Amino acid sequence: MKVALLPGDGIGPEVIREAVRVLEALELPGLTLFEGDVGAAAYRRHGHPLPAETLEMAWAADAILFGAVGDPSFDGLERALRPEQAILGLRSELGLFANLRPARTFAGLEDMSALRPEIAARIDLLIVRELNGDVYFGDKALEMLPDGRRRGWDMMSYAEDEVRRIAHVAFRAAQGRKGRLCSVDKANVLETSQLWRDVVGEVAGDYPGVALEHMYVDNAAMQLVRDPGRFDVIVTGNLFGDILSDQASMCVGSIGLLASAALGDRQTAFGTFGLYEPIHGSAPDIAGQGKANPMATILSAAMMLRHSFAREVEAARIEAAVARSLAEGVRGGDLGGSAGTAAIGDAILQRL
Ligand SMILES: NC(=O)C1=CN([C@@H]2O[C@H](COP(=O)(O)OP(=O)(O)OC[C@H]3O[C@@H](n4cnc5c(N)ncnc54)[C@H](O)[C@@H]3O)[C@@H](O)[C@H]2O)C=CC1
Ligand SMILES: CC(C)CC(=O)C(=O)O
Ligand SMILES: [Mg+2]
Repeated sequence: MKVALLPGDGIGPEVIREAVRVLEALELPGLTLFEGDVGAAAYRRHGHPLPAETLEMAWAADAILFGAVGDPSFDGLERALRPEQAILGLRSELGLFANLRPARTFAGLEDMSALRPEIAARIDLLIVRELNGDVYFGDKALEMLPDGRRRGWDMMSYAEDEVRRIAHVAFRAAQGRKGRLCSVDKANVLETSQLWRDVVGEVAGDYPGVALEHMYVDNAAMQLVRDPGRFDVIVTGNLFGDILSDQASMCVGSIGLLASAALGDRQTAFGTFGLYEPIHGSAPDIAGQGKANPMATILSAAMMLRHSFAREVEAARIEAAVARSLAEGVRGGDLGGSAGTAAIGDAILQRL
């Protein structure tokens, strides 16, 4: 069970450190951790945000635990060399097309939601975000028009097979939950979304037990704060899923709480190969201050144990320890408290 740790930038190394403490405390036989460079940290040392040796390490691993990449001082670099290209490159090179982003109410935390507590109390949803396509991976350019104006453009597209495979992931997820799937798109304006809607509708024929609804993304953004409890599984494209998952995090209480798994088709001797990361970024505004909430990363490690190593018991132990910490009042700055990154890690370790 080989895990490549890719801490990256900003708060990435701080939150990964706490997740590693939790993993080590479980004393799983055969679990080996090794570390590589990504993002701005890799650019500084190797001249590239995703060096060949890091990619090799990723391929050799059974799972990847990823912190975050991004550093504002590198925002002026040509796009191919920016830190964010590391995570985009890993997702596409490793064929990790299915991003699972669960959002669930934590008991005792309802008052920290940006919503009214009685609305926040009912959240139990899963965003299934397509991760290898959409406008993130299309051709793009900044160019000068003949009349001297600058123009930027990005190509949004999905091929039907890309939609079909993520739709199957989402329908299967809904089968294992409450049997409701909401496909989110912008088919009233975008051809990409019209194809998305048509293909998801076709795939629905294979899952008669799942109730499918289609929703435009602007309405979905509204419904997510009006009544997040109405959703079971949401399936959507790369861009909409990115945005809606940050929004869902504040329905629960903080972006420091939401974990994710990026999965593809590859199976290892232990389970499905995957990359696990918090949904947040490198948070430069609090980096290096010991203020980051590591819970999202620790919960991502739990997802790793479940999906990549078939260790359901240990995954559930981690999740219960996080839930108990929150129920007993452990709060980082993101939740209006004063517990630092290491103190939150300590609290979870004590309850493991
Ligand atoms: N997967 C990745 O590696 C991602 C990288 N990024 C990159 O991260 C950098 C910063 O991006 P932002 O838009 O500021 O998003 P962000 O998610 O890093 O931060 C947004 C806000 O949430 C707070 N926050 C985030 N995680 C937190 C945690 N664990 N505990 C407490 N507070 C937390 C931050 O302090 C900040 O105020 C950029 O370079 C961006 O491109 C952004 C999202 C994902
Ligand atoms: C930094 C981006 C490449 C992606 C992002 O915001 C995310 O995956 O949540
Ligand atoms: Mg994001």
